Amino acid sequence: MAETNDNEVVLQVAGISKRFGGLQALSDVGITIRRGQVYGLIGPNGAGKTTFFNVITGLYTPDSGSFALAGRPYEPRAVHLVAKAGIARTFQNIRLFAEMTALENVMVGRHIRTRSGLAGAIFRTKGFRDEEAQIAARARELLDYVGIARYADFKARTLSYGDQRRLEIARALATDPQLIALDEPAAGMNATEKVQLRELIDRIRNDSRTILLIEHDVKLVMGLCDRVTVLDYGKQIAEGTPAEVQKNEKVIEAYLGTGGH
Ligand SMILES: Nc1ncnc2c1ncn2[C@@H]1O[C@H](COP(=O)(O)OP(=O)(O)OP(=O)(O)O)[C@@H](O)[C@H]1O
Repeated sequence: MAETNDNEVVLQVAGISKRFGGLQALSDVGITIRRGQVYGLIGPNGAGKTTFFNVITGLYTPDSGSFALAGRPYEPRAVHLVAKAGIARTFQNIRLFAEMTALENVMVGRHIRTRSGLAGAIFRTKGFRDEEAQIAARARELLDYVGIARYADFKARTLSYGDQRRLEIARALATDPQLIALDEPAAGMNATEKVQLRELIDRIRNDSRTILLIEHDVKLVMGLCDRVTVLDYGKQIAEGTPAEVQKNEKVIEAYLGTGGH
């Protein structure tokens, strides 16, 4: 485990370009995220936010770009490799195992860090059983941490929308990631749920975690993020603190030009 240092770079990506047929979805985009930061990615519809996110998390292969996580180069060639490297993500459209309990959903996240493997699971060795008990205990702690411990034994699909998003975050935390990438975590939330989400993200940051966030709710981004990148038509038109970015002419124009969000 790398030493915790406020200035330590967790994620560094540079020169990312991605073309879909005739459309240049990303042109030479790069970001640097330091430990303990909440880093926001914003931009009007179609700006390339999801594409950028998908490239970083191994869902899309970029045409060019370099990637380093906690100082080590990583190749985002597949989602499971990115998860192993230490990036956990949530999805815009929640992707939980609907028929599994909340606890089981978090345990699945934890399994990428376990050692007994398939043989242990089939033969139910003592090592496997001990490990399962530890995983369950850790999963319960995480459910408590995100505020939904009381639903541990409920099927995921029976949880409210806001609680399902919390569950996704607990599952992401279960992998002990270097970076947690949240894809529009406030989407579909009501005002109360947004306030609670903000408190949760703040709490995660205060525990020295590092977060990358795509979010349409500009108010939430500006109130929460340490730094922000603004994309427009696949180009990075601004990077800086929320206060800097809000004053940037290109940003104002991009948002006003499309009617904003
Ligand atoms: N798989 C794909 N194939 C072809 N074009 C794509 C694909 N994914 C995205 N695009 C295009 O790339 C551009 C950027 O889309 P992207 O979804 O990354 O933007 P976004 O900023 O996330 O938008 P939104 O805010 O609407 O989610 C858009 O013009 C989109 O139509």
